[in-house]
Amino acid sequence: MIPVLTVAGSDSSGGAGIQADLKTFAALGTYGMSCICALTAQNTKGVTMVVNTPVDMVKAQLEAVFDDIPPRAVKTGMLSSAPIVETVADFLSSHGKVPLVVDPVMVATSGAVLLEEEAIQSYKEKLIPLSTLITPNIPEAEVLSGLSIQNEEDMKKAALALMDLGPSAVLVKGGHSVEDARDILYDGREFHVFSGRRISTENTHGTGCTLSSAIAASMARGLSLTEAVGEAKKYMEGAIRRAAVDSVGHGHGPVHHFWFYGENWGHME
Ligand SMILES: Nc1ncnc2c1ncn2[C@@H]1O[C@H](COP(=O)(O)OP(=O)(O)OP(=O)(O)O)[C@@H](O)[C@H]1O
Ligand SMILES: Cc1ncc(CO)c(N)n1
Repeated sequence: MIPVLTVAGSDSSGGAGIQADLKTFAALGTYGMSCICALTAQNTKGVTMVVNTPVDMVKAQLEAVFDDIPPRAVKTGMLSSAPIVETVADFLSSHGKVPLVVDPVMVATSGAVLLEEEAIQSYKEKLIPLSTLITPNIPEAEVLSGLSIQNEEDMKKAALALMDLGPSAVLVKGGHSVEDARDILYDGREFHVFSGRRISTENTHGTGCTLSSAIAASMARGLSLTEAVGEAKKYMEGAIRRAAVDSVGHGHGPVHHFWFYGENWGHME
């Protein structure tokens, strides 16, 4: 088995957060584990309540996992508060070098705020410098870099600026762009553009969580960073395409997870 860990928040409706991450890990043939940093009462229409996990419990979950089943890759999602970001960063910095994908989740697709303002500084100072890859969407890249992003050139400038925070690579996701869903990867040496046709659908709940989990799972399986992003983008596209024609809920429906059999996509039914 190939163990992979998500450190993130729970989404009661199962479309984003820990639940999306575990579905993605399973679909990509890895063994998913979780450290739950916050509980959200949430559905496709919005978030009605958030409770943060006590930091001692965050640490205890990480210790329990690493003590028994060291993950081959870790991803972080909703970390909610500065003390949680710092607890996770302190723990990971003292537990060797494992590929770390940091998805700096700030706001849900529905518009709910998922990160306290003070935590942004903790991301910049403590967690991002440890990361193999950060995966901000356009608004997150703007907040972290302080730059305004209007087009692909701006996405590249923001990616370079974010490299100054110390990650090994940056993926600026284009899901929020008005153009095609093109994601820009800067791998520390050069840019790679991952193009995707924009799929016309409101059902994009969980896209960011799914993409970062798919990258972590692919890296755990031994793919290089650029290969992992390519595979994740392919998985993502299938998951959104299916969600466009097969949805649940009354708001932004969740992406639809697939099983991956080598080159063939199969629908889970
Ligand atoms: N309508 C769409 N059609 C095709 N690809 C999309 C669409 N929306 C998002 N994507 C892709 O999904 C991935 C996630 O991107 P996005 O920018 O939406 O992340 P996010 O905002 O962090 O997600 P979330 O809404 O879950 O927080 C990217 O690869 C992006 O290009
Ligand atoms: C728990 C959780 N994590 C991440 C997101 C981002 O979409 C969400 N909506 N909920």
